[in-house]
Amino acid sequence: MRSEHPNPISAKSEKKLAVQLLVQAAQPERNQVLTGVLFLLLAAGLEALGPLLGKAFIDHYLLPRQMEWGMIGLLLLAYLFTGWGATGLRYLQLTRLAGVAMRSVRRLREQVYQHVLRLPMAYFDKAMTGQLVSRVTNDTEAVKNLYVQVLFVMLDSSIVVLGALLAMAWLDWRLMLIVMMLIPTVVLIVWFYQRWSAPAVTRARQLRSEINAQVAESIQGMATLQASNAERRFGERFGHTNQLHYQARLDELRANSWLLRPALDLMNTGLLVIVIFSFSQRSFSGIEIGILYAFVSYIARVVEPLIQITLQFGQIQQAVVSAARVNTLLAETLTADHSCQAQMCSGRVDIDGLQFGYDADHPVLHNIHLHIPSGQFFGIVGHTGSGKSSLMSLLLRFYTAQSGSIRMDGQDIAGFSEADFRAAVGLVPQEPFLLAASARENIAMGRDIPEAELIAAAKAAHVHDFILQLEQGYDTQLGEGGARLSTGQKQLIAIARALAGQPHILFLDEATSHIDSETEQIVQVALNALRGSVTIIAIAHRLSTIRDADNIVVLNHGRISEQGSHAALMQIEQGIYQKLYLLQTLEE
Ligand SMILES: Nc1ncnc2c1ncn2[C@@H]1O[C@H](COP(=O)(O)OP(=O)(O)OP(=O)(O)O)[C@@H](O)[C@H]1O
Repeated sequence: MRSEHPNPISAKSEKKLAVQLLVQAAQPERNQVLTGVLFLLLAAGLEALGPLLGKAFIDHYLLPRQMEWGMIGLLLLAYLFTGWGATGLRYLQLTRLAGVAMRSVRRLREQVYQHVLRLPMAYFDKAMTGQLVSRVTNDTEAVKNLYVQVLFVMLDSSIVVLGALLAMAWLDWRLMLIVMMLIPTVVLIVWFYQRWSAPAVTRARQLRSEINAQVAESIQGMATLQASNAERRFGERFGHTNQLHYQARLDELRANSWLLRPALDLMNTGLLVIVIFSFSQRSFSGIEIGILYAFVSYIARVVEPLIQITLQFGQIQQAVVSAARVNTLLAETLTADHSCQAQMCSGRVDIDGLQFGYDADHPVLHNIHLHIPSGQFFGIVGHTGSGKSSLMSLLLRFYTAQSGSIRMDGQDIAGFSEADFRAAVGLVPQEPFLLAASARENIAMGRDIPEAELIAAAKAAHVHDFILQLEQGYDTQLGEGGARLSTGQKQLIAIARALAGQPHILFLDEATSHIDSETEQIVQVALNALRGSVTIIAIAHRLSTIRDADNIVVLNHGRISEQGSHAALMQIEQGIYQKLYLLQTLEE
């Protein structure tokens, strides 16, 4: 299993990487960020004006009972417009910054997905699918939270607190210092709250993943689940997890309502008492009632942002970890895209002195020499674990051999660009991989293939008539994983897909092992028709598939032990091929 952090990253560099990631992703929209922050500053400034206007009204008009209605009206209007102005600016700021966050995450997610698509196959030997999916979805989402929290909540709250403190300092710096006591008190209260609620929060999160996993598992294994009459047991297990999740969420809420809110109320009241007490002291006798009003208003405005700032710290830590994971994934070396000029035009394959092991100390292929003229049909057979798939993976450039060479049309396979190489080879895997899309899309696989060529490929794979019988022909949706088709039909679509790219070399990796004899014969006819124009290299457990091959290569413990036509191999007394063939004939 691949560990989460192959090279443990220190907390400091984790933060640095996370910030780098954020800055890079938002870089194309620097102006939007600056405009958003400017709107935020203006909105906070306007909000800070409100209590000052209230103070002016109390001090100049209410207390001296000088009801100058014109001026009072103006003050009221100013109060209303500063409020509206702040709301309008906040809306503009939100659309700017939220837009930046959403688009940055969209870019980041695309970048991560594109990166995963171009990782070498060797990476996927060790990577866990679930973890990779999580990198592309959950972790990038967590990075978005980092934006939302850093850019919005933290910045917004800090500016509001700063604005209020400045306004208070301007009114009376001594009272402002008293209010400053709020900061450590709120931090302390929130810290206690988080310590108390953290286990419930973690539990709720784990249980949510557990719920997701249970749903995914049941859907994947629905046939087995229903066949073993396990609906009730699965239902009960799900109900239990769901109940635990509900409990954890309740505990989280309890911590909020029993600790956080009462403690903050207590602190607010205490602070008011201190302010009012100070107000009644001689040294503060110069303070006007208006200042007291303004202070009380500011205190109310400062507490909530302070809570928000402190609450974010815990969340930011998680988002930073996610960002670091995304970074680690993005740092994985991609399959080298050789910017080479080599072109394949016939499909000849020459393998010389090939030696390969997934781990260099344990070779699974030894000194392979093989020469496949273009347009020929080669079969590869051998016992389980003899190295057939490994050889094919090397031919497909999924891995690189430790020594020896593979040449196609006389050129080293490393000499083709990725696009040219993939266009020149086609693969029909053992398990046909079908998209939840139409038959047409499944054959084209995103390539720009003219209709006539697509249909020609379907005809060559003997699947055209079957597709026409579907209710919407080529536009019929095949369901998830091609659920509407039989394995044989899926395999024929996979063959059509490989042929639609007009490959020079076609690889078949046990493409006939799961299909019935009738469909196998169709595949054989299709392959025979390709002879001479396409080089075919087919691994087959079912020997009837490759019986007619020009040459059959028998692998044994990673070495070529026999080679020749079916007839020639059958002549080798006690040969591996002969034994395998006779065994299969007996079984049938
Ligand atoms: N991804 C991998 N990582 C490490 N070792 C592997 C990997 N794939 C295969 N091997 C090992 O390489 C050896 C050859 O395996 P390979 O899959 O090439 O055999 P095969 O002939 O295709 O077998 P089968 O007929 O069962 O598919 C085996 O010992 C196997 O355990």
